[in-house]
Amino acid sequence: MNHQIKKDDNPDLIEERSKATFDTDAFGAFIWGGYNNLKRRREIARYYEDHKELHDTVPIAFMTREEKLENAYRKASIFENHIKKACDVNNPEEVRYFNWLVYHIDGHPTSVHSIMGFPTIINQSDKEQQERWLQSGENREYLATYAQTELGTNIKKLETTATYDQKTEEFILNSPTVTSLKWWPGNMGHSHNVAIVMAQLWINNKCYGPHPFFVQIRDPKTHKPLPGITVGDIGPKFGLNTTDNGFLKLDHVFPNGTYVPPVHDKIAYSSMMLVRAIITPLMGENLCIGATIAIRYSAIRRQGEIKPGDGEVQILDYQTQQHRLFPQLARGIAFLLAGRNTYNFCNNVLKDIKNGDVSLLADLHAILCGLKAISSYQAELGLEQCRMACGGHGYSAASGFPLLNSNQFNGVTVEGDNLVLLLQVARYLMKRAKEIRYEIRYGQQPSKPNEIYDYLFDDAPKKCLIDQAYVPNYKNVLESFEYLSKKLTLQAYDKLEQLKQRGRTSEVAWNECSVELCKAARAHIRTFLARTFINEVNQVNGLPLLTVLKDLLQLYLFYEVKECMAGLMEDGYMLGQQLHYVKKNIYEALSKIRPNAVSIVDSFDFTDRELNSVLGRRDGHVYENLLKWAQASPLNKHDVLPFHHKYLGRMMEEARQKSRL
Ligand SMILES: CC(C)(COP(=O)(O)OP(=O)(O)OC[C@H]1O[C@@H](n2cnc3c(N)ncnc32)[C@H](O)[C@@H]1OP(=O)(O)O)[C@@H](O)C(=O)NCCC(=O)NCCSC(=O)CCCCCCCCCCCCCCC(=O)O
Ligand SMILES: Cc1cc2nc3c(=O)[nH]c(=O)nc-3n(C[C@H](O)[C@H](O)[C@H](O)COP(=O)(O)OP(=O)(O)OC[C@H]3O[C@@H](n4cnc5c(N)ncnc54)[C@H](O)[C@@H]3O)c2cc1C
Repeated sequence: MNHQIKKDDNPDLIEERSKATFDTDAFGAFIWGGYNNLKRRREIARYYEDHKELHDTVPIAFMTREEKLENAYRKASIFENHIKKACDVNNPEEVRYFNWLVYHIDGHPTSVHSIMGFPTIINQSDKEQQERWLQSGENREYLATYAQTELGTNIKKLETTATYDQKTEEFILNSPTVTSLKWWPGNMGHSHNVAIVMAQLWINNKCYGPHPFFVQIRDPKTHKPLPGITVGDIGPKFGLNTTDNGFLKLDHVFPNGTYVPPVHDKIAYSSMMLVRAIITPLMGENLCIGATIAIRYSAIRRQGEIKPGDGEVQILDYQTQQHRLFPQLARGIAFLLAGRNTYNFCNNVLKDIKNGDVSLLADLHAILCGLKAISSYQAELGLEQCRMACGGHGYSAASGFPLLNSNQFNGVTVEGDNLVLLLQVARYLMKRAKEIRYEIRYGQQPSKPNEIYDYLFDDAPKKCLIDQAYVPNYKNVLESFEYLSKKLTLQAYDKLEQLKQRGRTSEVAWNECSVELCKAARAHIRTFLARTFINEVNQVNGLPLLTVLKDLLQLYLFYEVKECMAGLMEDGYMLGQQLHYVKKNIYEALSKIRPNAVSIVDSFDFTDRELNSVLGRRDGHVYENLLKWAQASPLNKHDVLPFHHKYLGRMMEEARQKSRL
């Protein structure tokens, strides 16, 4: 049953919705982690709808950058009062959802304080520092950005220095070169007044590596930059233009604070883990939003005929359209599920770390790097497919895609460039490979079993078992992914060792293997995503929901096999006939999903505010609202543009006069 049917909706959507073979609320509960969460999302969305002061005055596509910032500042100033009424402020998912509704996708002036600056203070300060900065940070008496990236350098080589002056017992923060300027930190340009500055710590002429420092950059009252601070906005960007990403130069600044050594030398990097954990489900959500817009639009858009004379069909009936859109739906769900799991894992490990237990830090780091890299990359490609699937209207800002996709672009870069992060996964895999080779040679067990990489130690079947069974066997597909991941991991490891034996340094050998190392990393993350999806579906009760989830899982798994078929076939593991079964499974899944497609996207329960798209409107009344949207354009405030006669009008008039001569 589809709970979204309303009698005044577009008839094509009513027809689609009436075909649902499952309960959309049961699906929604599966996606959002239970019925209660679904109910809370609806209550929070209702709260947002009822409070017009939280809405945008005009669509942000029509605003200048200054207007966007002022609009977001205005909302930020009333946000705290509202969030306490709308949400359980101790529930991060409720808080995130309310943020999303109020500010939507283009960033806002308190975001980096919420997701990076303040969490760094929570997780990386001692008791005394917490007493001083925790409550005030929570109350937003100050706003802290996270200033790590520099104009010209990577983390290990950061050039900003924090030198301990033994005489005054103070740290001196300095940007010694132009390349050491902090560049990019979110909200640093104008909104925030504190920066968590990552700087190389120097004590007695010895460097202790990058450490975070709490630096007041603007006067708490006047908001003017403090002495020694040069700060500003870096200018317009592809997306996130409601965020003032900034630059910062420190000229011998003496910040407040003391130095407390961490329990592990990579603890200073833990803030990045938290954001990587947020990014993966966010990528899933973005992709599901794109798929919702494109699938609803494809259900109301009619173009061309399949059977001549039968009339124009919904474009969703074309197999090519399904093949373009449904895999995005399946991937979006896979990212949401894996993201939810690893977010919980991340919070547990961060708690352990606070208690001095860092045993799971490396496992967590590797999986978060890999998921962030794969989910953001595939979501970016997938959203572009969704945009293209909407034809010309997909190119209009009214579709929502220009804002959605341009903001999506940051996903592959923020919190670490994707290739750099895949190489971190590979670094972790190479340690496992060493254990495997070591174990085989010396008959020892790997030090610590772990469900994320245990399969590497199993002897995966040498034979690919993908067949043409009527009910696809997901375990056989998973085993194929495991086989490929193990093969690529060991191949990369063996090549690295051979190069080193031939005299290459570790670093040069690493660079010469880096394309293959990234392939191994991708295969490992593919395996993780597939296993999580299968595990989650296996826990579902209730045949109607299970059936539609299995259709999506079938598509997800076989589409991924097709994506990595070269690796599976190059050594004869998978045969040509099996590839034929894979394709058959994909096409079969597309036609099983087709009648439920609109109901599946309805199940996400996205509000029109979240979709921000005339094409994806829940009621399907697209064409009349496209006209309304266009008429709201500031260009249409005047029948004749105020500068028309000064230029074009004059040009035409002069041309007319000339031709009359
Ligand atoms: C890790 C690096 C790639 C390399 O670091 P090194 O140079 O030290 O490398 P080595 O390879 O020598 O050593 C690695 C070593 O360290 C371990 N390690 C590394 N990182 C970690 C870690 N995080 N945790 C634990 N361990 C770690 C690793 O395992 C190795 O161990 P071994 O030696 O034992 O093998 C490093 O260079 C790196 O991390 N680079 C990436 C840089 C980066 O990520 N920068 C981030 C800057 S901040 C930023 O980008 C902020 C963006 C914010 C944008 C927000 C927009 C999107 C988010 C949306 C959220 C919406 C929610 C809104 C809600 C709201 O508004 O409220
Ligand atoms: C919207 C946005 C918001 C941001 N917010 C913040 C913030 O709040 N705080 C902050 O500190 N930073 C922030 N950043 C910076 C961001 O974290 C960095 O841009 C990101 O980590 C990539 O680093 P880089 O720009 O120095 O790229 P580079 O390191 O210069 O990478 C450029 C290219 O070189 C390749 N490359 C680099 N190193 C290697 C390597 N070791 N091996 C192989 N290939 C390599 C990469 O693949 C990449 O394609 C933000 C960036 C953006 C775009």
